[in-house]
Amino acid sequence: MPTTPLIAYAHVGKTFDAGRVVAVDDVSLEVAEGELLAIVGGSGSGKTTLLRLANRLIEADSGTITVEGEDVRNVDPILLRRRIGYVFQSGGLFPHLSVAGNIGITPKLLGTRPAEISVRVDELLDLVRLDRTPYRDRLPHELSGGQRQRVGVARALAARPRIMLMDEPFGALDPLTRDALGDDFRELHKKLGLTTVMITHDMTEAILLADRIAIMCDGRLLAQGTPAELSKSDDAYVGELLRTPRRQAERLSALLPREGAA
Ligand SMILES: Nc1ncnc2c1ncn2[C@@H]1O[C@H](COP(=O)(O)OP(=O)(O)OP(=O)(O)O)[C@@H](O)[C@H]1O
Repeated sequence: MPTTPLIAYAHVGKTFDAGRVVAVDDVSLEVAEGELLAIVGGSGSGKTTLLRLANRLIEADSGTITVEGEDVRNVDPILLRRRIGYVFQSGGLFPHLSVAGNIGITPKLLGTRPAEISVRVDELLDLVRLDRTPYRDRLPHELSGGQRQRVGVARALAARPRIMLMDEPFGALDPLTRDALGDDFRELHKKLGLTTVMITHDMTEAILLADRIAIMCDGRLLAQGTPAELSKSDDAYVGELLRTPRRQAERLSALLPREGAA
């Protein structure tokens, strides 16, 4: 297991509304190179704030965040965001741009020649497993939710980032699409050697996809570890989060005979 932290939070804090809302409270967390870390926690627990502090969409009030060894305060936010892919919950696609236009927007802003952008768009469509011919020229509203998320992932990868931040990327999808996209992303993460931080509400998804899970509660990092490590935690909230996947796994294995079994 690689050990170099690619992202490191040290005693990070963030409040809103003149200090009345504590969104992130003294969080220290490291994400190793090549790791897929899931952040799990209830609504309002600080997950999105924590994620956005890493690419300076939100600025920390206290503590230090380093990305690839550099304090993010010393990096131009635009340059920082080019090094970090970001996938929004709803895809966040530009509605008036085609699939190719959306995926090629970052290379275009970087001054890449149109012919090169076109090749890169095709490469990225292949990578996220969307057929070029029917989808290249479609507008976002002509795609299914799953296809939109695939385009969102392709767009985030366009500048060849080493790091991906994903805010509930598969949250709004039906379970089968969600499962397929999750598996595909896990493969991409490995193939491209990415380091990924992914927010999810769903502990089952976190267990199935992530190497490690960080659990947020009221702005604080309550626990972190591999699914096996977390399952040994005696914290009541961690136990509660693990109860549903555990119960589902037991019920499913009792109800579904194994494939190939009589
Ligand atoms: N721009 C803002 N102004 C004021 N309060 C904010 C702002 N952004 C977030 N907050 C508050 O900070 C807290 C943490 O919000 P955050 O969006 O990080 O939580 P979350 O865990 O991602 O929630 P969800 O799962 O519902 O998206 C919440 O109480 C939220 O209302």
